[in-house]
Amino acid sequence: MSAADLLLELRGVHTHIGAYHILHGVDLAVPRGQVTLLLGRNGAGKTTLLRTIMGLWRASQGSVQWQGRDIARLATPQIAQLGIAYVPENMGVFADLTVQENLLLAARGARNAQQIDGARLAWIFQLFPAVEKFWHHPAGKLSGGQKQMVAVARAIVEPRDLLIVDEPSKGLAPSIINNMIDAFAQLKAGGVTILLVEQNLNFAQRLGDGVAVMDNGRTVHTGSMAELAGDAALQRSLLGLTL
Ligand SMILES: Nc1ncnc2c1ncn2[C@@H]1O[C@H](COP(=O)(O)OP(=O)(O)OP(=O)(O)O)[C@@H](O)[C@H]1O
Repeated sequence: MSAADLLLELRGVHTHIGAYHILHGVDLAVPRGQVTLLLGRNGAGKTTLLRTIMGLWRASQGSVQWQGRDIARLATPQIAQLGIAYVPENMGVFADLTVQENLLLAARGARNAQQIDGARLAWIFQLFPAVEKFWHHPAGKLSGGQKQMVAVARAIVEPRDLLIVDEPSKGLAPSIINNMIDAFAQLKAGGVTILLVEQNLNFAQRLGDGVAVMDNGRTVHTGSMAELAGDAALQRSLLGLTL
């Protein structure tokens, strides 16, 4: 794959949190237009890697390239402005604000719902009907799955090139997981590149094009999701479990 096809590329990334050396030289390639899955056991360093990409932790060594440009020293707002949206594991939804207000916060320059791009909002409502249904409700009253939808909707209220989501399926009922998978598939069809951290291998298998597996702060395997899904021994050795 040529460098032009890679939206994001990490090489040899190390991250320290205080005195702790957490990432020990991570390599990751995120090809344009694909869904890349980041897998690995608890504590492997997946969330730390996402936070490092977003500049919330600083890489102490290595490069983070966005379309060929090193962004490892940029501040988080500048990184977001490049067209990268990040949904953290706790979703960051403001409980006291309505769903509408949560989305408005992320819509650049819009002071009221009428100023959000109408076609985009209609598309978001179609992807996530709960967002429309609870538009005027405080987000804190929503279920975990509905909050997750609000969090992803907020991340895409402006056009984005890359959507990064930490554990989108965590704690969700199977029916909601299916909605979430449909929504990500539609986002991909709309040209959005997606990087997901997942523990749920079923979810990962249904969406992933490429996969990177982390362990102990390193990338220990990269390849296609199809290859990993078809190889129970590889799953066991990398993840300690099977699909
Ligand atoms: N703020 C912090 N201070 C110290 N150590 C931390 C901090 N955040 C994470 N760590 C450590 O870094 C390692 C990687 O954590 P991280 O959350 O990145 O893993 P993960 O793969 O996302 O795990 P999980 O699936 O459990 O969320 C763990 O050993 C964790 O204890």
